Amino acid sequence: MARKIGSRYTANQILGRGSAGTVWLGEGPDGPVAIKLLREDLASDQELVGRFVQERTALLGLEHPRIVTVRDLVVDGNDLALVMDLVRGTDLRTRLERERRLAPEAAVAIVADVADALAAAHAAGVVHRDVKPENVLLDMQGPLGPGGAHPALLTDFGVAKLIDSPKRTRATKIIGTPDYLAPEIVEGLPPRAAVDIYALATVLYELLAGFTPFGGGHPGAVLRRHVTETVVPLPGIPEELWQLLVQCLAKAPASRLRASELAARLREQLPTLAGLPPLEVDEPDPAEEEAGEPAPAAAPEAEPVRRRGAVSLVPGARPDSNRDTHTSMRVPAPDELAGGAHGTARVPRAAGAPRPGSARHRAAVRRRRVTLGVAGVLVAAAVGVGAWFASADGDDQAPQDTHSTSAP
Ligand SMILES: Nc1ncnc2c1ncn2[C@@H]1O[C@H](COP(=O)(O)OP(=O)(O)OP(=O)(O)O)[C@@H](O)[C@H]1O
Repeated sequence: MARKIGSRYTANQILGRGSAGTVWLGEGPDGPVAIKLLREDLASDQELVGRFVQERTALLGLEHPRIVTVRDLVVDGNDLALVMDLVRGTDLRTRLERERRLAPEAAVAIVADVADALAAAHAAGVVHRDVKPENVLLDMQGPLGPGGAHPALLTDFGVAKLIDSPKRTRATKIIGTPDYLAPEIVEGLPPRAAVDIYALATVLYELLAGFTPFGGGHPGAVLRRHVTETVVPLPGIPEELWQLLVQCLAKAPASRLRASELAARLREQLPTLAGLPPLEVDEPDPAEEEAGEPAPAAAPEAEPVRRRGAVSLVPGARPDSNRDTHTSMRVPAPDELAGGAHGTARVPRAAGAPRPGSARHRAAVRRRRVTLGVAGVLVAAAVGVGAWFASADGDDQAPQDTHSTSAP
């Protein structure tokens, strides 16, 4: 059902819903537009409305071919809306869900586009703070680029900042999507441009692997992994691309590349990635993630464990959103973070390799024991030494140990 938004726009049809509101296909004086109508509780928050008006210039001023331009801000009665360019296509989350993993060339081409968008925003002093596949739109009407990728545009600029008002989040709470949060945010530092680079590198990893490097399990555990664990290599990833990912997922913000450098380095690699199929990586077993998870410090007892979610890390920290892609939580204390160095990150396995703990894995371990045992008996018989027992035991533990990724 059509409805008027302010005096100039009509919202005709819902395109999708997010945590901050609903996006409509609409019509304005200059043609079709996308209208993001903020949730009622946000629209009735006077402080937020004030910030909305205050940020008007910054939001409207961001123009770049890889940024979804905000054309207008409407404050009208109970309505608070952002009027944006309409992108005819889909969002990257939808594409990823459809394909599970993208070929490296397409993944890198898309991420290079987003890096261009970030370079322009950072040059204008704007940090996005919520880079994730949901906020990357693929323009299906644009020309096909490397790997058959449509042009990618970054959207939702400034929205995280608008909603993250002091009243809503207080100084000690975190707003964002846990899988993509840079370690310095978890540690309570103010978000600077490097947080977007970390989030974008997480997106690149996810496009290649089909899952994020530190996600899985309770949001509190996810936050802890960002701070304490190092990323585990993806089987079969070209070395140069891996090095780039590692650099942009560095714990220290200063070690990460700047957006313009990242875009250039990604594009340099495109020719060598041409024609490569998606990596053969198996999704880690969710049961395994939950099983290996240390109980999050001070987690509320009745809180359900969800893969991504608006779950508070501590009692009393209520989520600001009713959709499950954001988390509002208290900044964990240093001792809570220190408890996380248990190596609980999801470990990529080459496709077909058995999951640790699975029947296939246990059978493989038994086979190896038998083989080692037989070999050991032969060695012991030959040289009269029984030390092989120790090495056989050590080998048994190798699958877990080689993957535990604790870091200071
Ligand atoms: N400018 C646009 N043109 C076309 N479709 C859009 C546009 N902006 C958003 N959409 C669509 O509307 C849907 C909802 O977008 P929205 O930004 O509200 O949510 P989100 O990014 O998925 O979640 P969140 O608000 O939690 O970050 C998306 O699935 C997207 O495909």
